[in-house]
Amino acid sequence: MSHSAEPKPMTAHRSGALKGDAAVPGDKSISHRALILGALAVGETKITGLLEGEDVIDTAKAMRAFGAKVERTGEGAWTVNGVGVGGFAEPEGVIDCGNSGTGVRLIMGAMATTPITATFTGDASLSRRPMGRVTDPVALFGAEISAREGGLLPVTIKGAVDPVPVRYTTPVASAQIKSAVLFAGLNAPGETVVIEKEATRDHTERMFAGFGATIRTEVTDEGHVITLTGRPELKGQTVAVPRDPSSAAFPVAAALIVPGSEIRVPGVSRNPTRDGLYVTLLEMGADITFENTREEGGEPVADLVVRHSKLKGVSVPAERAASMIDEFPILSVVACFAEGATVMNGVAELRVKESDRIDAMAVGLRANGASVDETRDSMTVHGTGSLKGGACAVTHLDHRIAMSFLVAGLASDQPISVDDGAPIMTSFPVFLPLMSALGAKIEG
Ligand SMILES: O=C(O)C1=C[C@@H](OP(=O)(O)O)[C@@H](O)[C@H](O)C1
Ligand SMILES: C=C(OP(=O)(O)O)C(=O)O
Repeated sequence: MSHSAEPKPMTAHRSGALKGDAAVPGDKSISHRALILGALAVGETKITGLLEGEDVIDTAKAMRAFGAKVERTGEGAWTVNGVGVGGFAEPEGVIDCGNSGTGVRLIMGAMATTPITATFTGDASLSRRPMGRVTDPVALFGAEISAREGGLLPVTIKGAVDPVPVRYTTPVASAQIKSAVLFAGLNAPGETVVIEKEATRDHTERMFAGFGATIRTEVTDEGHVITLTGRPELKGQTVAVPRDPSSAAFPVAAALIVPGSEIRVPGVSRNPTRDGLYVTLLEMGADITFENTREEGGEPVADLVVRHSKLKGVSVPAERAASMIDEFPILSVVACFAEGATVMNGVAELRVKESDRIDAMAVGLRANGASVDETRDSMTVHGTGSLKGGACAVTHLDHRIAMSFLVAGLASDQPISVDDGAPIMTSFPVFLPLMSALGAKIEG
């Protein structure tokens, strides 16, 4: 949806101590999966805490186009009446997934083993991102694919008439690839196996089990081996979506770098496959306490209390990258306010997100006075404990780049602007009011 929005310049100014509660919205990964699984289940799925960002709304629309009944009943409260595994109807129009890699890749998987044809498109950012990583494995099930040169959107998938199960090793650490294969495997008879060398976020596995599928993960010499039994009858469920740790990262980072701050971030998912930023911040010396740790909606959650901290640079190991893949832009901002070098290893995947995030952060941080080195798969920020600011960062239709530079501007000497904050609506629609309520000076 953000592809049609007008650019929205925004500016962040040095702010006084941030105080209060930051109740961030529901987890984006879990919200997409709840809608798609609800659409593939028999009966009613009731979702609370759904992220009402543009990415997830586009997935809700897509599920309607495939025949599910999807209704909003209140703030974050949605019901889905599904069509059952294999029951997707052929959509009449093109499926526009807007800015969302997760949406388009998971839905392509979910329809690829049903004998219908669908065409997928997206905004200028999504249209530059690689889709072959998902269309290659779904073709193994028997689907026929056509794509623009280079495996780019628009992609048309003619779903397999007689799908066969697949055994697939993911070539890069990606929960979207793993999940696309597992969604396709739902309507293939027999066992579909996905092998990943490094673990990635496991929301798909948890939620498949919660909806009644038989799925197991074993750790072997090959890595994480996930085995799904095809053609389950999925039953509608009640899903309480926990708050998104990737969104929480922005107020958390702001509190760490703005002197005198102390904030509380309630009910954030602490799923270990999503926890890498928090592990890293603690190593840097961050004053974060995790209170009231409990289980909600099948996910571990905690209330975070975060205070302004004196930080030091650290080296983030490549093995941790998948568990914080969306948090490197904001970590690179925090790293400017730490003393010494922060080295981020094994982060080549950042180059194929909504933007080339290594390049976008390096260029914008340098313009604002930071010293940043990059290689193909690493980024190093030489922190000095402060940032000059004063420049405008180009966000390239990337919500996380926009929010990262606005947080940087709250603690830099001079204000920091972004050319376009409109993409923030894809994942964190209440970013501006939430940050303002804490005392952040952001205009736009
Ligand atoms: O599965 C998911 O919900 C996601 C997986 C990650 O992408 P990759 O699978 O491309 O690493 C992440 O960047 C994205 O924001 C959400
Ligand atoms: C990479 C992201 O999302 P997606 O791949 O779903 O567009 C993100 O939210 O940072």
